[in-house]
Amino acid sequence: MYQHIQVPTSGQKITVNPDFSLNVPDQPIIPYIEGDGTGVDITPPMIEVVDAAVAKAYGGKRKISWMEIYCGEKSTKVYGPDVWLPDETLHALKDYVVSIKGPLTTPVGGGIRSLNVALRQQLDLYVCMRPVRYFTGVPSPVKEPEKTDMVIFRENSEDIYAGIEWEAESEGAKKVIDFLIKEMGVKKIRFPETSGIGIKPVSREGTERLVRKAIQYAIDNDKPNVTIVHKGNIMKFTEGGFRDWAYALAKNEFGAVEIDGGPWCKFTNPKTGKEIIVKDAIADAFLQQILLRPAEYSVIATLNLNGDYISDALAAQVGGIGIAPGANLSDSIAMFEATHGTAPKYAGKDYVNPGSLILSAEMMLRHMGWLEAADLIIKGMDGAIQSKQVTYDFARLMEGATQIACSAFGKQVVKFM
Ligand SMILES: NC(=O)C1=CN([C@@H]2O[C@H](COP(=O)(O)OP(=O)(O)OC[C@H]3O[C@@H](n4cnc5c(N)ncnc54)[C@H](OP(=O)(O)O)[C@@H]3O)[C@@H](O)[C@H]2O)C=CC1
Ligand SMILES: O=C(O)CCC(=O)C(=O)O
Ligand SMILES: [Mg+2]
Repeated sequence: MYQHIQVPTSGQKITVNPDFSLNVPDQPIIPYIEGDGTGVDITPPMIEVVDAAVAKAYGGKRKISWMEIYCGEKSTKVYGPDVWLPDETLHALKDYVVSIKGPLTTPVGGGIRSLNVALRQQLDLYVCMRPVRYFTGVPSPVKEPEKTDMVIFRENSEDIYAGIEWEAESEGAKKVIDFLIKEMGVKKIRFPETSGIGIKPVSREGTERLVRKAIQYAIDNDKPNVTIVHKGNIMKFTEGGFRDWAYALAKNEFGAVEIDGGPWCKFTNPKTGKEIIVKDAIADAFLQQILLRPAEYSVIATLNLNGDYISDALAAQVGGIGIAPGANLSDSIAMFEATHGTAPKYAGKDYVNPGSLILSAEMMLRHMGWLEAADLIIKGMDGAIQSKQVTYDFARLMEGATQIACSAFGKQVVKFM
């Protein structure tokens, strides 16, 4: 039924129950997008590591049937010059429920809009979840990197990131600026003739569904606090709205009560009896706090653009973007991907760290309930890093390290499982 996607002859689909729990067969079909740039380097070791972890954990009883699907540059080769995101790719991502992807290129300025953002929007993957933790031995620019242990919940479907904008001096920009000045009485556009215009939608529903997931995660994983990160002092009705709706949700749905007259509030974790604090931080101050007092922050709930910046900043704190994993989630669909991009200067050189995609696959296995295989990947990563045979990003900062290739690092992870 697909034009170019080859469905494996063995294996079954993962399905979703009405309560959003998953039915995972022993041989699930998992779609993957190789990705542009270094996708070609990091995807094969990720598959090799996952297959080895699953084989070791379940002795042949379980196995993943990988199914390649296409997006980005590879898609234009398979489907034709202008087909960046084929309908059948979207169909497969929905139909097979759990998937993993490599990075996809987005040109700056003109050209196509982000395929990564398009995938998240079209599948309504409204949570971008990015855990940030330290692995012993990883070189870090901070003195006590082990104090950084946070999970970012980045809103993934709205904000200025939604891509609603008009180029300076275009008909669209002129129309919008005209409307703002003539009909809305706006006097603050400094250079109306030459301004590009972007729109920043932030809704109560969008905020609530994201913050609900972040607070539930804190409950399920015994975390001490949830911090709402925003720039609400300046952008009062978008980022300020996010803050207010987040606090209101904590009170209305989780029974949080204000501490010392608010706005911080707290409630008792129904699973552990411990207190969970819900607090907020203004985004610029937060970026210095995570460097100076990282231990005070645990679960982070934030808007799309802030979350993008915070993800890379926190990744650097624990040793860089080479080991920063992530998941894009709706209530039913999950698409896993690294935090980093295509790093084009290294593409095809078997050079970069495959750790971010490997750890994204680890999150995927955990999501599927294959905890033993996920644990083996963490064990393998720990061992591989401590062996000091690492890719260039770690080798250049690690004393006594030997630099090895991307593919060799994958094998090193397998060796230490
Ligand atoms: N989800 C996605 O698919 C994303 C896609 N992108 C896209 O990727 C393209 C390139 O973006 P760019 O801003 O250069 O950001 P990248 O994340 O691709 O690269 C920035 C730097 O991060 C380091 N880095 C990246 N990947 C790795 C890795 N696997 N191992 C070790 N170090 C790594 C390199 O640092 P150094 O130079 O120090 O070696 C690299 O130069 C753009 O088109 C962008 O839109 C960006 C982010 C996410
Ligand atoms: O879509 C892109 O090109 C960039 C996305 C990005 O930086 C991210 O999701 O972290
Ligand atoms: Mg980013």
